[in-house]
Amino acid sequence: MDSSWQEWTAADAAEWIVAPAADDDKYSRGVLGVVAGSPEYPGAAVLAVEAAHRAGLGMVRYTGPRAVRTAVLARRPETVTSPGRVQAWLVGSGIDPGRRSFMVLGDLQGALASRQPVVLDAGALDLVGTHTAPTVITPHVRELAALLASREIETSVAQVREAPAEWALRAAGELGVAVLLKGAVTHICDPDGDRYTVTARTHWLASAGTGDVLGGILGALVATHHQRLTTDAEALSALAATAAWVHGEAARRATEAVDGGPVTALDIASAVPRVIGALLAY
Ligand SMILES: NC(=O)C1=CN([C@@H]2O[C@H](COP(=O)(O)OP(=O)(O)OC[C@H]3O[C@@H](n4cnc5c(N)ncnc54)[C@H](O)[C@@H]3O)[C@@H](O)[C@H]2O)[C@@H](O)CC1
Ligand SMILES: Nc1ncnc2c1ncn2[C@@H]1O[C@H](COP(=O)(O)OP(=O)(O)O)[C@@H](O)[C@H]1O
Repeated sequence: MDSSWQEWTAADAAEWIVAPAADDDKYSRGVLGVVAGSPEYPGAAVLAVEAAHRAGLGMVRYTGPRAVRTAVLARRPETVTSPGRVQAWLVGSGIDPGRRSFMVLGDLQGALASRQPVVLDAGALDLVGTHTAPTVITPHVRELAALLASREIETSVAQVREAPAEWALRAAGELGVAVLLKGAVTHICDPDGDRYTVTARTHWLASAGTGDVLGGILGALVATHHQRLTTDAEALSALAATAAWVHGEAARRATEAVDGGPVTALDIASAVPRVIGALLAY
């Protein structure tokens, strides 16, 4: 396997975007289960669910506290909140690992036990390794440093910030999962040796909630490729790189629309459909 890192391009991303066909229905297109948000961070669930819908999938099933559910439905009434089958999970965004209730922990463990592919974010990162389903983790540098330290791998935030490529690889190797390490340059790698970078097109991305939007985009892509992932778990890293590319391009378009001015997480989510459209026409 090539030992260097490959910068993901529009052409690469275009290969992982699918449009619905005449014989599709909402279930065949992919159902994403989302366990996210908390009384502390309700907005993260809203942002992740919003982004998942914007990235194009069959259905989002949301599980979370009543108040968060209400906020999610106020923004996206398309979301289904009754339990049922899903083909992929996004779990952990907007959850504080130190304040998880038994009910939330049960929801997270139920998702992980379902053997469907999982995007593990924020407050569920500590659960990596407790299940065998194809998994991609989406930490930023502080989260990755904390996760590795919790597994008795000696490191620090400064060290991960200094050498993100090395620590992303180390995490993929030690934890046995695909890793998407967020930053101005996002590093994506997996235990099979795939190594991709996505360089952000705008630093306006560095604002609260943009990571939750990325999680939603990635969750949607994983759900729409659920069939392929049953036989090709390696596809997770390509899907993660595609999500980061779509996210970065949406941010670029969002800032361009305001003459280079600031963008918010919701602005980025709103720009996602045009990015998907452009990739389909690529
Ligand atoms: N609208 C929302 O609901 C949002 C929810 N978020 C959620 O918030 C949770 C925590 O994510 P973070 O990325 O903040 O976790 P971090 O691990 O970066 O930070 C954890 C805590 O450390 C403190 N901290 C770290 N660096 C700091 C600095 N330079 N200045 C001041 N305080 C600092 C903050 O108090 C923060 O709560 C996640 O569950 C995430 O999904 C964030 O995504 C932001 C938006
Ligand atoms: N300086 C930067 N320039 C460009 N993009 C950045 C920069 N810092 C962070 N990002 C991107 O912004 C997003 C922030 O995600 P995250 O740290 O999870 O924030 P939050 O938890 O607030 O959602 C990631 O996609 C990351 O790659």
